[in-house]
Amino acid sequence: MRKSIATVSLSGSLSEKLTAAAAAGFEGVEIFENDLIASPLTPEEVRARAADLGLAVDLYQPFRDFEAVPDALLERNLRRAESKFEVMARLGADTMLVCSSVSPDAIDDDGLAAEQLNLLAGRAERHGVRIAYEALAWGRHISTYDHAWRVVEAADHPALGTCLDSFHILSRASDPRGIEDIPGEKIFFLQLADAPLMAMDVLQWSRHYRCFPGQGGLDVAGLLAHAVRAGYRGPLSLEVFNDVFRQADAGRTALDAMRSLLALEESAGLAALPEPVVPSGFAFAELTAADSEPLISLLGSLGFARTGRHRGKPVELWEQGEARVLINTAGSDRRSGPSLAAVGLESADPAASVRRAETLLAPVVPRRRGEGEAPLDAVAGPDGTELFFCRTGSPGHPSWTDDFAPAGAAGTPGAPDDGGGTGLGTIDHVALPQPWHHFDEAALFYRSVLGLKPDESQDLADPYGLFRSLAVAGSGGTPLRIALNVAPSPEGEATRSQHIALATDDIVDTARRLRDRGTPVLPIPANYYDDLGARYELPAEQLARLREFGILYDRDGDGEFFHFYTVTVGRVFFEVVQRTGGYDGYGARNATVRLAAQHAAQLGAV
Ligand SMILES: O=C(O)c1ccc(O)c(O)c1
Ligand SMILES: [Mg+2]
Repeated sequence: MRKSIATVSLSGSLSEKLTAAAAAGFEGVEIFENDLIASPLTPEEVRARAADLGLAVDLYQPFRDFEAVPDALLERNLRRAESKFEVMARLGADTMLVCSSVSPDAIDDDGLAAEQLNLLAGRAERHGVRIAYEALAWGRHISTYDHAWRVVEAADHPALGTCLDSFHILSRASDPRGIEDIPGEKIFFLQLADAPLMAMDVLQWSRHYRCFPGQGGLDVAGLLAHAVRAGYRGPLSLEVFNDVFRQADAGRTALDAMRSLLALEESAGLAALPEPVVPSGFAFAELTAADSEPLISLLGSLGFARTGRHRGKPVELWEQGEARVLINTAGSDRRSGPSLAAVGLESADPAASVRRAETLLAPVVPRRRGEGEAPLDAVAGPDGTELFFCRTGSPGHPSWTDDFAPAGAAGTPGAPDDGGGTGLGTIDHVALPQPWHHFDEAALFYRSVLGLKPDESQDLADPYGLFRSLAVAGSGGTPLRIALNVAPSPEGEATRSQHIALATDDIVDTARRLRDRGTPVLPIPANYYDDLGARYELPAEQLARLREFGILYDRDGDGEFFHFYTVTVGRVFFEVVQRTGGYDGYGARNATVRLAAQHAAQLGAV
C-alpha cells in the first residue's frame, strides 16, 4: 500500500523532513501545522519542494477544538477553518484532520457535534477539501474511534469521514474489530503508531513515547488487517510523537520508519517479503585489535587455542569446542583497544538472509574477496557491527573456515595441544551496546531482518545512570541470543563495552580451571552472597563455591543461571555462563551488581 509519514515523526526543518521522507521511499506526507508555521517556505514553495521530491501532501493536520460549541463560537471556528482551507489549496493538500475537541467549551451533545461537522464538511467541499475526524484518546466528550464514527455517520456528509489512529484505539484497549463495521470509503485516513506498554497518562504517553510499529507492545498489524478488511485503501501513514526521534538524524529515522512499514505489511498479511532465515547460532565473533597481545593473553587463559590463520588477511582463528573467535589486527584504532567488530551468524541459506536484509533496507557491507575465498555476505547492524551470514562446515557448501590455514605450534601458548580447554563449548550470546537514540531502531532491525523474537525490555540501575537492555533470540533448544543495551558512563557517554558470553556445562569446574590458569575474573562483593543466601535456600556448600569464584546466580522456575565475568580489555569482556532447567534469561537481576563491580574495577585500574 501507499506509504506516508507525518512530518512530526522526523527531526529538523520542514525542508529537511521532506528530504528525509523522500530519500527513504515515502510517497506522501502529513504536514503538521506547527512545521508549516515555523517554516520560512511559503505553502507554494512547500508544495513545489514536495512535488520535486515525488511526495504528495496527503493530509494537513491537526485542526483542533471545532465541534459541539455554542453558536457564537461556531462562527469563529468556521472562519478559522476557512483560512486553513485556503492554506491547504496553496499546499496542494485535499484532506484536513480534525481531532476531537479537548476544549472546556465543548458541549456533550453528539447531535450538535454531528450538525456542526456537517456544516464544516459543506464549507470544506466548496474548497475541494475533505474532513477526516479523529477521536483523541483524551478528547473531552469523544475519545473512542467508534464514538467518532457514530458522529460522522450521523453527520452524513460526503466530504466527512473518519481518521483512525492505532495509538488512540489501542492505548485505550478499544476493540479494533469494530473497525470492520465502518464502510472502507468512510475511513478517510489511517495513522499508524506503536508504543511501549506503560501505565501512564495517555496524553503524555502519546506525545512522548510513540514509536514505529514493531517497536512497542501494541498490535498494530492486527488493527491494520481490520482496516483493510473494512475496505480501507488509502495511505498507511506513520504519526509518531517521540522525544528521541525528535533529536535523531531525520534520514536515519525515515529509513527506520520505512523498515517498520515494510515489516508491518508483512505481519498484517498484506505483502510477502523474502522469508526470514532465523540464524541458528554463532559461527564466530570477530574482535579487532591493533595490539592483539592483551586479547591473546586473555583468550589463551580462557583455554582457547589458535587454530588457524587467514590466507589473505591478518586474521587469526581461535577455538574452543564450537566457540570461535577471530582476532583481526588490520586497520583498527590503537587508542580504543580491542573491540567486537563483527559476528558470524549461522544461516541455512546465506543468500536468502542477504535478500531479506536488503529488502528491509539493511546496509550491505561491500566485501573485498580474495581469489579462491569463500563468499561471505554481511550487512551492518544499527550500531555498525557487521553481521556475516555463514554456513560453517556444511558438506557441499563453501565454508569461511576454508579460508584459514592451520596454525599453532606445539609448546606455544594457545597451541591446540597446550593442555586442553576449560569446558567452554559455544557462544551463548553476545551483548552489543547501542547508541541511545537508536535503541528502538535496533530492536526492530534484529526482529524484522533476522526474525529474532524480542524479550521484555529491562531498565536497570547503573551506579551512574540507567542501563537499558533488550534481548532478542531465535528459536530451538539452544537459540541464537543477542543482548542489546544502552549504558551510561560517568563522562555522560554511553559505555561502549561489548561482551561475548561462553557456555559451560559445569561452571565451578570451569572457574577452577580458569583460576589455575590465572584468568583475571571480575571480583563480586561479599554483600551479594549474603543477600543471595537470604533470598534463596541454596545449600551452604553451593553458596560457598559461588562466593569463592565470584559466580552470580539467578533462578526462574526450575531453571537456574550461573555466570561470572572476566576483566575488560579495551571495549570487550567475556562472560562464562551455565544454564540449567530451560532457564531462558540473562541474569538481568545481577546486572546492577556486575555494572558496579566493573565501575569499581575500572577505578581501581586508574
Ligand atoms: O497530540 C495531539 O494533539 C495529536 C494531534 C493530531 C493527531 O492525529 C494525534 O493523534 C494527536
Ligand atoms: Mg493521530
